[in-house]
Amino acid sequence: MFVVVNLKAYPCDPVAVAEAAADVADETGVRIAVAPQAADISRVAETGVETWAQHVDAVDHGSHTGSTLAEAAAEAGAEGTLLNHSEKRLRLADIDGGLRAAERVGLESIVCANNPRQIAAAAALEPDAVAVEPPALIGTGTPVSQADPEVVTDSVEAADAVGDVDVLCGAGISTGDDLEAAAELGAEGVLLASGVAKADAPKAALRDLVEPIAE
Ligand SMILES: O=C[C@H](O)COP(=O)(O)O
Repeated sequence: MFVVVNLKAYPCDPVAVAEAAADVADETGVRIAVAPQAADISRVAETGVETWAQHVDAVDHGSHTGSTLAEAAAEAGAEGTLLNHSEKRLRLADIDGGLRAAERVGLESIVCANNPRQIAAAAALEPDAVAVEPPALIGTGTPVSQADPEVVTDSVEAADAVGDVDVLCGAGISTGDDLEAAAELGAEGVLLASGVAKADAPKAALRDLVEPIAE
């Protein structure tokens, strides 16, 4: 299982969360990545944690003020990028362009989508993985794996019908039970934010989350 902790724009200390994630990953053997704000990628990567961008733009070097260039994210230490998160929704051409930019610089990619139909469309663009996240459950603490298990199983089925792409799920995930339920539904990972970024003790939250799959 792959655990991706998206820090969004939460007022947490990205380095403290990254150090906690690096420690828990080392202790348990579970693959954990942290996706901070773009400006924090390099200092998060310096902790040794696997670091992801929250987004990269469908641009090359050139006159693209305000964009997030894939090359810059990779040079800062990102190993992957999210795309089309429901809070950073993209047009189809921009998802495809962002994926090609990620490929250009060797970034792994996860394309986010709301439901199984969108997962099938996202999988057709050949990302490394897709993540189904029903927006209504995001930030609620009500885990998708418990609240709407069919959306996970149907997304796994929809992605499998398109090609060889990993399926993660997110929204409301915070505990080991939530992660175990996601795995039982066929997800190969989880995408979460508030359960760790807003936790008083991120390391304890991560330890609890990965406990069921710790080596
Ligand atoms: O990127 C993470 C997802 O939006 C889920 O957020 P959440 O764990 O706060 O529900």
